[in-house]
Amino acid sequence: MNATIADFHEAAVAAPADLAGEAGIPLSARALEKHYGGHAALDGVSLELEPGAVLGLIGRNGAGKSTLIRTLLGLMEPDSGEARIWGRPALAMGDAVKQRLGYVPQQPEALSWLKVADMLDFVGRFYPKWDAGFVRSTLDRWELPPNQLLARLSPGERQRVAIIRALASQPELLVLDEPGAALDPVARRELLREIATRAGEFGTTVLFSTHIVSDLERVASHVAFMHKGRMLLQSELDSLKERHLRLHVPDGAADQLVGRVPGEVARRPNPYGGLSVVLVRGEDEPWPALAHAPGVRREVLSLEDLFVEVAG
Ligand SMILES: Nc1ncnc2c1ncn2[C@@H]1O[C@H](COP(=O)(O)OP(=O)(O)OP(=O)(O)O)[C@@H](O)[C@H]1O
Repeated sequence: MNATIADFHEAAVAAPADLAGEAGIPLSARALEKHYGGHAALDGVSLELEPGAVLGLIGRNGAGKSTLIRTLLGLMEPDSGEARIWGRPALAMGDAVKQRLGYVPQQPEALSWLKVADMLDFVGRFYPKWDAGFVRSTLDRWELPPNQLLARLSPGERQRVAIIRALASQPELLVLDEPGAALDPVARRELLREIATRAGEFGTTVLFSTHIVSDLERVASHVAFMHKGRMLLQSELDSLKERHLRLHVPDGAADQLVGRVPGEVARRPNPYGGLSVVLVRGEDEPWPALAHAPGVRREVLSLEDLFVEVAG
């Protein structure tokens, strides 16, 4: 399985060629490496987030999503490689860039000795486009107590306050690290709706990490799969489905299947006999002959199936 994942990686991930010339690109990274002891949390990760895109970053626990997000935002220095925000080094981000950026960390803890409304008032002073009306109405709509100390809120409530904080600054770029993790299903739905509105009506560029494939399918225009510190693929969501296929190869035909099929990502025996083979193809490339062979059944993969195939 490892070998096929590595091949997949080579085929599917193209590094941005020239980061320095990409002033219009909200986030980009080239060949990021980050190690903890001997363990690679980021292993040559490249990424590019286009203006107006909603990129869902998906990966299992420990895949490296938070490390990537923190490195992209200049909150963590990589061992090598480089991250840029609107074409400038992320590690040297100035206040003007920070004002265009909203970030919701996985476990928001900042300023937790303040009351909800006081923290939001205080932070709002640093943002020229701060929307105090949105803060008031959303605190009310999400039933958050303005006079409660942040430290006394539940993790989910604290996360919702952090989301309000990020959205109220009307950022051009919104980055959320597992925003759904501590939220109940209703709150998650509301957040997804808000992300979709921001992206659709205001052209906000969004990067969010998640384990929840259905959340990603609801709002993302693009998807990036991380696995064990590597970026397995980055793609538009629509074309991702068109470019992957699972073939069910019956027993007789499976016996003759020697060697790798072009574009093969994964192969496993079917419980009821024969093999299932997952293929990826390049844009506008034809499927290999096996896909048209007699008795071979073709199945379009859901995003969840694909995630399980490449990261399972
Ligand atoms: N400060 C640290 N010290 C040592 N190892 C770390 C540290 N931070 C992260 N790691 C390791 O790096 C890897 C990537 O962690 P990271 O938090 O980026 O993953 P993740 O995809 O965000 O996981 P999750 O979905 O569980 O939040 C994991 O194996 C983790 O144990």
